[in-house]
Amino acid sequence: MKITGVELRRIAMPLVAPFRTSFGTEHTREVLLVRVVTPEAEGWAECVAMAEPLYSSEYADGAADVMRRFMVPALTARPHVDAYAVGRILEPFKGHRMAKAALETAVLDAQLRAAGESFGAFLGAAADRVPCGVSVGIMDSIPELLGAVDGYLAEGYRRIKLKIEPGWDLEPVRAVRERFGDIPLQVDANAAYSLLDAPHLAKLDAYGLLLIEQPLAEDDLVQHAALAGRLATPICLDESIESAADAAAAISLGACSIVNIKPGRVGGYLEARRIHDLCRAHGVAVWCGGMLETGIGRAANVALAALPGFTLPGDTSASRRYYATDITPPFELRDGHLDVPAGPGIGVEPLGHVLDAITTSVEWLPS
Ligand SMILES: O=C(O)CCC(=O)N[C@@H](C(=O)O)c1ccccc1
Repeated sequence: MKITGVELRRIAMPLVAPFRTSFGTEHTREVLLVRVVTPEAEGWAECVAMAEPLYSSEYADGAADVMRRFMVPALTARPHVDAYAVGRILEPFKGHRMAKAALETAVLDAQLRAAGESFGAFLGAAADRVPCGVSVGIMDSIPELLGAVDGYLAEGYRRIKLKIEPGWDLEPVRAVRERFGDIPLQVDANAAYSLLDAPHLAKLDAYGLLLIEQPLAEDDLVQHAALAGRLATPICLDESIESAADAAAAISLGACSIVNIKPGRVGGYLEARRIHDLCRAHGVAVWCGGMLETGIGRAANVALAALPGFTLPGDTSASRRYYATDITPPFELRDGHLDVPAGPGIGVEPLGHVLDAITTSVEWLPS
């Protein structure tokens, strides 16, 4: 396909409630959307970079800049581009995986819409719906936390993930276990601990957690491997895994036994599938992580989560978990599951009137 132009659109999505993690609190999700236009079809994608470089080094303004100045010109200079070519064309530009992921995904969406093939069919989905977990932020009190968990369980979520940090870890986990029994439960530290905390983290072993996610720094596989030898709870990595090569290194070092796959973090859905395939070959479970996506990113994530190696419920929650009004028809939980979109491409379209109301800037990059 010849790319005739790319739209970079910034939107501001207020969250239904502040979302607190060990690295900060989100009140409004500032999202960078990408629309790729070709003669055959248009494709949409969501860049998952946050407004500030707190989760990783990428941030929305930086992603827009690297797309505008380097990546989009490299793509629009080509007479023909498909999803497989995007990674090769953008390879000379180092890093910026979330920006690369958005451009590759938008090209893939256009390609699949033109071919009349769904994301799920293309990726190799093995199911038409996926079981869903939910991520619960750090809260001001245990009663507030228990109320939130109670509500999510009532909605039907199949797994609870609690954000933790030093000072908010054993007590919330113990309280949830005491109130709700042996529900599927895991924790996410977002790299808030060090190996010196191993004796403290080992106390979590008493609560039968599915996993502890990213306890240590994103660039330290060796210390995660050392920690794995001191915990009974399985270690899952998120920020540390930015490619299939990272996943191979983590598995061979024994740094993790479960991987959270986020397509934006790893450079796109093609690399996400490579990581899925590699982990499956090693008997390592994977699940689909979330970055507070709108329906655009959520649609593609739900398709990915339907691949056979995604054996744990992911952070593929309903739209209403974060947004009162989504920019696509809302994803709604049914019996603890989300349906995999069956239409061509990602299978959803932005709702024009909703999008226009929350758009803060639109930029057209012609070929
Ligand atoms: O359900 C979701 O989309 C959010 C899941 C979640 O907890 N994401 C975390 C994470 O570290 O995985 C996150 C929150 C805020 C920003 C980036 C990442």
